[in-house]
Amino acid sequence: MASVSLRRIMATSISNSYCQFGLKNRVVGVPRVPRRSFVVSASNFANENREFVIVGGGNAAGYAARTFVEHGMADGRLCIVSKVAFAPYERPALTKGYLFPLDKKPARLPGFHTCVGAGGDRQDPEWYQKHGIEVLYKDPVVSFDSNAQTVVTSSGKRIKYGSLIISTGAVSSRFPEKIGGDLPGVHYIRDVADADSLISSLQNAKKVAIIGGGYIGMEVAAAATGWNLDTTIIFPEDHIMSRLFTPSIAHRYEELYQSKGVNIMKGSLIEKLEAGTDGRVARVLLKNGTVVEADTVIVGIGAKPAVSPFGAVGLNSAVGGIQVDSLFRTSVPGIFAIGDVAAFPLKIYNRMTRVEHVDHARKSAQHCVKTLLTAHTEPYDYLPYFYSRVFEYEGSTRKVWWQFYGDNVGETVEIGNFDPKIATFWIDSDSRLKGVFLESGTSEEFSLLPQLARSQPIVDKAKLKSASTVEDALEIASSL
Ligand SMILES: Cc1cc2nc3c(=O)[nH]c(=O)nc-3n(C[C@H](O)[C@H](O)[C@H](O)COP(=O)(O)OP(=O)(O)OC[C@H]3O[C@@H](n4cnc5c(N)ncnc54)[C@H](O)[C@@H]3O)c2cc1C
Ligand SMILES: NC(=O)c1ccc[n+]([C@@H]2O[C@H](COP(=O)([O-])OP(=O)(O)OC[C@H]3O[C@@H](n4cnc5c(N)ncnc54)[C@H](O)[C@@H]3O)[C@@H](O)[C@H]2O)c1
Ligand SMILES: O=C1O[C@H]([C@@H](O)CO)C(O)=C1O
Repeated sequence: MASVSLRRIMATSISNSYCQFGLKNRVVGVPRVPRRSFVVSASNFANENREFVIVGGGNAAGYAARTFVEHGMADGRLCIVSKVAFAPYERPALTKGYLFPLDKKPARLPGFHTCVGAGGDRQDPEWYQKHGIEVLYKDPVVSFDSNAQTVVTSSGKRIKYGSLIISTGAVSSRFPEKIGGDLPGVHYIRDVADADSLISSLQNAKKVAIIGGGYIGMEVAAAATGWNLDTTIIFPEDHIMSRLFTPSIAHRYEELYQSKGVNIMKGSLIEKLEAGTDGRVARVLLKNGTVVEADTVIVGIGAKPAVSPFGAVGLNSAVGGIQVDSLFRTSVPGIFAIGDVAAFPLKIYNRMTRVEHVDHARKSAQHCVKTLLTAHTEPYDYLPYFYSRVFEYEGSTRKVWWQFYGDNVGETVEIGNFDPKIATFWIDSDSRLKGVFLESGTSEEFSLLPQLARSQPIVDKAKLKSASTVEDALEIASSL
């Protein structure tokens, strides 16, 4: 008897609250919830209704929330289901300002909540409250039913959504336990808890080994020099940052790292991480028999899209992640995916891709929410943009910052001697400029890069090569 009347209450509440907006990209006839959502408290029938649910409270979620607010559609309608204890923050800070030595004013929350990285408001937990956005902290989604339009959280909350945005990001790739991947003193770095754990190791560290020569490897190795630690970076390729840098660019950075005291071990594969008598990691054994002593190991060997428990909405087998169209719609109406987890059409180069960088996390979130809330149907037309900054800590003798826009395909022309500038242009077989990299540019020079990579001018290689300075080269490329 009790459950029948509850069912009736639910049905009435839902039909009275159907969305009135009739917007293009939303599921029609989904429950709209009054400002403070109701809860039907019978244990086996405890759906809570939310009009919009974002799963994952990371970088993209922060920008999505801001876009909901900008459209006046957050208050009482939006719920963010987050695995972590913090409001969304700018993840790039974790391997930059967060790792400054403790006496050099390291970045800490609430300093870098989104959207400060793109010049927006600092959205601390009070910001979400003020805008009527519910954030469920430390309560990850553990299961999902697309027919019933529900997600269930680890605490047992069953939330029925109108529209669902999956922004679960990625997780660090790990070494298996059997080769020592979980030993105390072995660190992966994806979130604040990881960074705090690393800092507690760095405080007592003497010898640090960093495995992986990509973004994390380069940024953490630079940070370790700020802590004056004996630092070795180990990677399998024949140069650092091999997925983007040319051998020549890499050579300049490798020399800089070596000048700061970093040992570089290239072409090296890991056999195992071994513990000392205290059970903490003590050494890294390489497949070629070399032993690297280390009391702290940081592993940066890539990331994997966090698709679970949403695999059923459709994955992309080539690039991984959840497949979406140019409006971030998955194959299931009313379900969207953004940020690192989304496999989307990269219109400019006519291919599917996933991008694990913050600029895309921000832009995909904004584009998706705008599409969801308005009649906007312009396809996402993303221009890949990657950057890094290292040796930024106070007292560093050489701060380094680079940006890259476009596609690193074709032949390259390099101008400059890294003293401090260098520019590299990627030019395809039709003489089109496809990608451009700049180290130590001014903000005006950096602002030319997206224009060049977007417009893909036909380049006179001989003329470009004749440029005597980076400034000249950028001027020549921009005048084409
Ligand atoms: C250390 C580090 C430094 C970086 N630095 C740069 C940089 O300098 N420049 C750059 O361009 N990019 C950088 N990146 C990449 C950039 O941070 C990511 O591209 C960006 O964070 C992606 O945003 P996202 O929201 O898709 O994922 P995330 O920011 O990872 O957020 C996803 C969130 O979802 C949560 N989650 C996962 N599963 C669930 C679930 N089932 N239920 C609830 N919550 C869940 C996760 O815990 C996480 O909080 C860096 C990444 C890392 C790890
Ligand atoms: N500035 C930035 O954009 C920035 C900074 C930090 C992190 N991130 C993001 O964080 C994520 C993780 O970064 P990352 O540096 O770990 O990934 P990455 O892909 O940049 O680099 C991975 C490195 O690990 C090496 N590697 C892979 N498998 C290995 C193995 N089994 N043993 C030894 N080495 C191996 C690769 O060869 C490469 O050198 C990525 O999504 C990245 O985009 C970005
Ligand atoms: O995009 C970024 O955001 C953070 C920081 O600017 C936030 O304060 C950071 O270090 C970036 O590279």
